[in-house]
Amino acid sequence: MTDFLPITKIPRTGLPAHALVVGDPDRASAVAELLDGAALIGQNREYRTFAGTWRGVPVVVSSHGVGGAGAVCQFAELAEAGVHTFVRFGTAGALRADIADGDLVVAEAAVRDDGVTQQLIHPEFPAYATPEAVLALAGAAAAHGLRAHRGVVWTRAAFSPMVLRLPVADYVAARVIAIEMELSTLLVFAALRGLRAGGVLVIDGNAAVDNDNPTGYNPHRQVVTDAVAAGSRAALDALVELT
Ligand SMILES: O=P(O)(O)O[C@H]1O[C@H](CO)[C@@H](O)[C@H]1O
Ligand SMILES: O=c1cc[nH]c(=O)[nH]1
Repeated sequence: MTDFLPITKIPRTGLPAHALVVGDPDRASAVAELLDGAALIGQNREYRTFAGTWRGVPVVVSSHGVGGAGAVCQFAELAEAGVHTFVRFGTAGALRADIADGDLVVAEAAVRDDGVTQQLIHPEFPAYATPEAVLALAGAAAAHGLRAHRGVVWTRAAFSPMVLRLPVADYVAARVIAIEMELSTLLVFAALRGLRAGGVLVIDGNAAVDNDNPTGYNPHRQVVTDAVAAGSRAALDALVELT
């Protein structure tokens, strides 16, 4: 039997119990640079994984790519290798006019429009964040002086609308505050396995506006880069608060 897990190529056992998971492999590398003693422990496909310490606590930082179907492969292998607490540090589009680019959103729960978890458990099952993770993330954002909003996030499998439009108006009316692509899969996966999970997202545009102008999406702006840099430290602080 190989010593490595097949999809992420991380070691089969012995990983730190706390993991920051991100969509972008380059974001994983950037966060790893903040850690002490970071080492690359796995690289395959979109999955890039490091282990190191933050404030003396061993942590994993790992990328899961875009979309819940690929991400859940990473969540499962990290859990198999020893992770029991997950924080997703991602990006999202705002669904409220007062949530600005560069703000953070701390998810309390997520709408399961992910196209994946319906194959894991009945659709009535909730996607909820571990309450301690919500409080730790909100507290860390405040401690870092970052503007953060708490609420429900919409996880949607298809990034771009086609013949079917995004039902933005319904979720705005339901007070959902942001849209992204993987969080509900993480929350349901963790709940089904008895693990802890939460998520904090950097806002990189307004999805309610961009629904009529999908080409308006541009996360490659300084306001987003700066917020990702600041938010990654807050997310790591929250993660180690959960030890
Ligand atoms: O920045 P990440 O973590 O990848 O998150 C968001 O960005 C990607 C879309 O560009 C999707 O993965 C979405 O969830
Ligand atoms: O899924 C996503 C991620 C970031 N921004 C968006 O508008 N949508």
